[in-house]
Amino acid sequence: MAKIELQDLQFAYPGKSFNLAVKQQVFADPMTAIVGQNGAGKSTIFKLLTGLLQPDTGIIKVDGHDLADFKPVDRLKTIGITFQNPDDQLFNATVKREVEWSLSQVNDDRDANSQQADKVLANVGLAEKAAENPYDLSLSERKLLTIATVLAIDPEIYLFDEPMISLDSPSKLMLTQIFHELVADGHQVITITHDMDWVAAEFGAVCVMEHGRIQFTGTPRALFGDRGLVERVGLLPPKVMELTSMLGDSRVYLSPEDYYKQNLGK
Ligand SMILES: Nc1ncnc2c1ncn2[C@@H]1O[C@H](COP(=O)(O)OP(=O)(O)OP(=O)(O)O)[C@@H](O)[C@H]1O
Repeated sequence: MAKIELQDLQFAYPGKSFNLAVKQQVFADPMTAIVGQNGAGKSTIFKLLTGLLQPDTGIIKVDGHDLADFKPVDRLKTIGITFQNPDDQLFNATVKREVEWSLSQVNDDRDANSQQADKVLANVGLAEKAAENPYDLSLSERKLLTIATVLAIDPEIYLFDEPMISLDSPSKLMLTQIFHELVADGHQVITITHDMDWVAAEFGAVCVMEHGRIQFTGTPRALFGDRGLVERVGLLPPKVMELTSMLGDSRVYLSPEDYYKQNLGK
């Protein structure tokens, strides 16, 4: 699995007081969630990782190599991103062309790209929509299409900015399944999300951002065990913990299944 390392990273938007500063950070878990309140700097980190923004100082390394030295095509094959709003990403006349366009950025072979597009659209349940205009799809389907454009390239590292927002329930389950398949294939998945139940149930690591700083990196169990931090950075614990703490149980539970295991499944 590829390893991302941030060193002495600093970035400010011109004329804005927001300032991102990350002294040292390694993304080493196959599935990491980045969480924190609105404006904490989560999307800014993603834009730096994909080269949409350049750091003012500092260095981003992938497997020890400075990302600034990567050719654009190698960068696309190394780190792929889906944005929060699919409408920021889609512009082709048909669903299939959208995926083929993405592939054409890294591969000139049209036949291979066409076959790969068909395969990936089938994987996300959009095969029957291949000839439609992306803007005739539902928001959930448009979101899946943006994910398909990245799955098609199959980069080493996947960045997802709020992938669950506007997905319907079956699509959410499908995406979680896709994440696990990516991880099983040796990819790294880093996801921005506000959904703490999902973080607790599915992710191996979580980074908490506040005011442009990474304040915590560790397991979801360690995070939700630190009630002071969770409260200070404005996160909600998993719903199961809201219930158990009302019942006077202060232990950490990541999911109803975790509660069952700790209390009833012995
Ligand atoms: N293009 C931009 N120009 C100027 N300021 C920006 C720009 N994009 C973001 N900001 C500001 O930078 C800060 C961090 O924004 P960022 O989008 O990284 O936060 P975030 O944690 O992803 O928030 P959210 O959860 O709302 O997406 C915010 O104060 C935001 O207003």
